[in-house]
Amino acid sequence: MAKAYDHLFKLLLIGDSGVGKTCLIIRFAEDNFNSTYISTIGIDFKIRTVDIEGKKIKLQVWDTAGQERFKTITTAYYRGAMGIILVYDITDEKSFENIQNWMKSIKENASTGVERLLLGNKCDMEAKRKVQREQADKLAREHGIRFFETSAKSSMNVDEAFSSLARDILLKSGGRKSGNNNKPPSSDLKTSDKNSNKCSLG
Ligand SMILES: Nc1nc2c(ncn2[C@@H]2O[C@H](COP(=O)(O)OP(=O)(O)OP(=O)(O)O)[C@@H](O)[C@H]2O)c(=O)[nH]1
Repeated sequence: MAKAYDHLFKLLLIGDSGVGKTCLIIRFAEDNFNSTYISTIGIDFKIRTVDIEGKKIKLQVWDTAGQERFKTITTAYYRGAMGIILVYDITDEKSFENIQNWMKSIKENASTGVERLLLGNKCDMEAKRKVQREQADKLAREHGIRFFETSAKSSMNVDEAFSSLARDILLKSGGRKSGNNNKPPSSDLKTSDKNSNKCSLG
């Protein structure tokens, strides 16, 4: 029997507790949103298959608990991930400052060459914004990774973000000639900027 997909990619979401990791995964996998906050215990995953460049990509998306007390459990999952999504909350400055620590955690626990993506979530809450898009843009550029502002609530940029990470992993697994493939091409950066702008206005 033919396989229902061409590739299986394992993705992992990390970031402070309450930034919206579970909600982003639920929006992506089930197109749903719930404003009741139930903190993740340990780790969980959801699946969605997407079409990218004519290939069926099955995404197994792992949700980690942001709370410090689960760190030993959650970091054990970093190694198997092909892509890691770092999430902060645009209304919570501390969650953005902590991105540096989450980056460090990736360095210490994930496979070298893992694709990374930065997301500033809850961009529907413009009135409560504490982190400017430019700050995050700068951080993403410093690390050579893509950046989107998202809203699990309004679904702004959620599909775009997951698809962009899956596309990067697909391109990488297809074997590029250059080893320096974690820098976003400038045309893609423009796309991210455009999407983020939309979000800020929305
Ligand atoms: N306005 C708004 N609220 C959101 C958004 N995403 C998540 N929330 C709310 O933020 C709270 C926390 O969301 P979760 O997805 O549970 O956060 P988490 O990062 O998984 O938290 P931990 O499991 O503790 O690590 C919930 O009350 C959500 O409803 C969003 O895009 N916009």
